[in-house]
Amino acid sequence: MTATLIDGKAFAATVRGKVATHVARLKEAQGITPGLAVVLVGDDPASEVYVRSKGKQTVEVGMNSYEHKLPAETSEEDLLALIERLNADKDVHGILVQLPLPAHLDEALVINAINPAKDVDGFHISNVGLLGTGQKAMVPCTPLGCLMMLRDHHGSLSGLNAVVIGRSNIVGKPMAQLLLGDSCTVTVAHSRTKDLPEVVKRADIVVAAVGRAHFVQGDWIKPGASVIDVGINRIPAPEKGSHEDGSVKTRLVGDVDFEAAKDVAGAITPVPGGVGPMTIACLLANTLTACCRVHGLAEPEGLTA
Ligand SMILES: NC(=O)C1=CN([C@@H]2O[C@H](COP(=O)(O)OP(=O)(O)OC[C@H]3O[C@@H](n4cnc5c(N)ncnc54)[C@H](OP(=O)(O)O)[C@@H]3O)[C@@H](O)[C@H]2O)C=CC1
Ligand SMILES: Nc1nc(=O)c2c([nH]1)NC[C@@H]1CN(c3ccc(C(=O)N[C@@H](CCC(=O)O)C(=O)O)cc3)C=[N+]21
Repeated sequence: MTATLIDGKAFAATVRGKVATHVARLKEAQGITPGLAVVLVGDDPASEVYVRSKGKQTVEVGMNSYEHKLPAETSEEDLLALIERLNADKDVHGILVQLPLPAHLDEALVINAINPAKDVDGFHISNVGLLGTGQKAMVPCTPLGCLMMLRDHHGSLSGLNAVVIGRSNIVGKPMAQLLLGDSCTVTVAHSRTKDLPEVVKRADIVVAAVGRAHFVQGDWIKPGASVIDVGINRIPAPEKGSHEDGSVKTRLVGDVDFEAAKDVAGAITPVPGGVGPMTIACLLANTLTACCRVHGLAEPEGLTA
C-alpha cells in the first residue's frame, strides 16, 4: 500500500466534536437547541438503519432529533402536510426526507416543498441554484464531506484536474460544483462517456459515485492521485457464512477496486469508513448551520463549503 488512507470515520468524529462544542455554546449563550427532523416513508431496511444512525448521532452532539416514520402507502397530500408542519415548527431547524421515496410520490415536488432554509440535504431547487451560482447555500452532505476530506489532504485544490464519475443530483452534480468552486478543472463522466479509463488517468482527484462494486480499476488511476469512493454496494460474502434463514451474508464495498487502487493512488478513502460517516457528520453540521442562519448568529467555521 502506497496511498495515505483517508480515515473518514475519524474525520467524521472530529466534525461531530466541533458540532457538539458549537451546540453546547448555543445552548449556554442563547438557550437554543438545534433540531433535525428526519422523515422516512415506508420500511426499506437499509433506510431504517441510516435513519436510526442519524437519530442517534443527532442526540449525541446535543441536538434534538425528531423522527417521523410513515407507512409506505402514505398519500402525497399527507406527506406535504407533514412538511408544512415541520416548516412552521420553530424547534425544527433541519428537515431531511429520506430518499428514495415510494414510486407513487413525486420526489421533486416533495423536496421542493421543504423550506429551503431548513433543507439540510441541499436538494431544494433554490439551494441547487445558489450553489451553482456560487452563493451561500445549504450544500448536499455527501459532496460536502468529500470536499472537506480533499481540502484537508491537499490544502488548496486550485488548478487540480478532478474527474467526478456519476452525474446524479444528489452526488455527482453538486460534487462537480463544489470542486469548480475550489478552482479545480472539472470533468463529469457518466455512462455515455467515451474511454473512461483514459479520462480517469488524467485526474489528480477522482470521485467515484457510480453504484457499481469495484467499477474503477487500479490501472485507471494516475500515480499519486486522490481517490474518493462514494459507492455503497452490498455484495455476497460467502466467506462470512450464512444467515439462519440460509441466505448468504453480505459485505459493503465501494465503486473502486480498493486493493488495486491503494498501490497506485496517493490517497484513498475506504468503504466502509470513508465517505459514509462523513455524510452523516455533515448532516449534523448543516443542521447547526441552518440554526445559526435562521437566528442571525455566527456560523461554525470550517463546517460549510
Ligand atoms: N456514502 C454516502 O453517503 C452515499 C453513497 N451513495 C452511493 O453512491 C453511489 C452513487 O449514488 P447516486 O449518485 O445516487 O447514483 P445514481 O444511480 O443516481 O447515479 C449513478 C451515476 O453513475 C453513472 N454510471 C452508471 N454506470 C456507469 C458506467 N458504466 N460508466 C460511467 N458512469 C456510469 C450514471 O450515468 P448516467 O447518468 O449516464 O446513467 C449516473 O450518473 C451508490 O453506490 C450510492 O449507494 C449515495 C449517496 C450517499
Ligand atoms: N435524503 C437523503 N439524504 C441522504 O444523505 C441519503 C438518502 N436520502 N438516502 C440514502 C443515501 C445513502 N446515505 C448514506 C449515509 C451514510 C452511510 C454510512 O454511514 N455508511 C457506513 C456503513 C454503514 C453500513 O454498515 O451499512 C460507511 O460507509 O462506513 C451510507 C450511506 C445517505 N443517503
